[in-house]
Amino acid sequence: MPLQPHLLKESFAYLEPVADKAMAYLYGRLFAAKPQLRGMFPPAMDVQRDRMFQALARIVRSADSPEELASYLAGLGRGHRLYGVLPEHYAAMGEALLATLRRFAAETWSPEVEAAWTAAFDLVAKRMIEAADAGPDDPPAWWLAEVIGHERRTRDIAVLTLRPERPLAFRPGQYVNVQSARWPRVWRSYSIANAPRPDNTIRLHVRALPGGWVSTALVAHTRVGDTIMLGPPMGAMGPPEGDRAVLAVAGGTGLAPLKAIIEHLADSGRAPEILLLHGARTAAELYDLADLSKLAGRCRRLRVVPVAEEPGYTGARGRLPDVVARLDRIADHEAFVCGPARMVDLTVQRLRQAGVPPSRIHRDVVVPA
Ligand SMILES: NC(=O)C1=CN([C@@H]2O[C@H](COP(=O)(O)OP(=O)(O)OC[C@H]3O[C@@H](n4cnc5c(N)ncnc54)[C@H](O)[C@@H]3O)[C@@H](O)[C@H]2O)C=CC1
Repeated sequence: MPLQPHLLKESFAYLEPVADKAMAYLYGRLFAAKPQLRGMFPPAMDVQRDRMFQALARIVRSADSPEELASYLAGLGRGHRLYGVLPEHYAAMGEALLATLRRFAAETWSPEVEAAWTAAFDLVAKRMIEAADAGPDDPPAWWLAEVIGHERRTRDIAVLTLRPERPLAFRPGQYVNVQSARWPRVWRSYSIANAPRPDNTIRLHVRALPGGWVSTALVAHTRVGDTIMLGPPMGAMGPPEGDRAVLAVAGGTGLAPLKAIIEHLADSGRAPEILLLHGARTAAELYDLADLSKLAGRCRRLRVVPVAEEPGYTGARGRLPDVVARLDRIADHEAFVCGPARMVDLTVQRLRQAGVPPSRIHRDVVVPA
């Protein structure tokens, strides 16, 4: 049976205003039916509920775009190897999902809608199971990595250098899921902040967030010599193909994937003109200026402009979207934007107003895992 995008969208819309409640119900049903699955999840389920909802929303949104859906599900399926998900677990999740939809979309529920969701879930499960069925050439489900560098750049921001035990192939711009030994089964996504290196090491830029389990563990409680776990590289953002000038707009630790892309361009020997704006609240939070100026020394076509909001700051002052709005002649650029969600949204709006077409604006879309 082909997917019925309009039925899926219409019924899923009933869950949107009560997303957290609906996902709490879904996991409640799942664990009531299969208590043994509870051990696969972290003790606190708030992030998991949000990720589940975002994944469902993404699937429903892509239901009328088969190619996009297939590529998203393949990534999601491979990513789930990290958590030890087995084909037999999908049926229980399917039942919990159907029970949740039946309850929260009761107003619009009908045998037709039920059939549409049953068929959709079967397809999702089939695609994810196929993708997780590792062939001999597939990358491993996870890597152990030794922390070989830990630089505390500010009170809250650290730059970690990791040496994975096995080669970890990735494209500049991708991210990995990370688990610290301090919090088993809690995974958080971090962009890789460098282009692939001959010695296979990778760098992460981490800001400790208030209440952030993994981020605080990585910034404040991780030392050189510790071991952490990494999932497979994910994400579709990557270096530009052509030779258009590049505008990279990075907010805070959103610098990481953009730096990886810029390093790659610099190393390729065919770097286009690159303008990198790195924004922070205060000048003291511009945690990577020394490294960025080394990179600019290596790549003459790179210009780095630090931006800070702080009153009295003598460089480019203000919020990043406002600074972008003041740039001249950027309509021809290939633009990359990464940072806090609101900053990214506003910057994308400014870029559109400056004439940059949507196809040339690249923003990171982190796949929930
Ligand atoms: N691959 C990805 O998608 C990555 C995403 N990130 C995200 O980047 C963010 C970095 O956060 P922080 O370092 O705490 O950044 P921050 O709060 O220090 O802000 C960085 C910059 O964004 C601007 N900004 C912040 N909020 C704004 C708003 N509401 N309107 C306009 N401009 C605003 C600030 O002026 C500053 O220039 C996190 O949300 C993180 O999840 C970080 C790394 C990778």
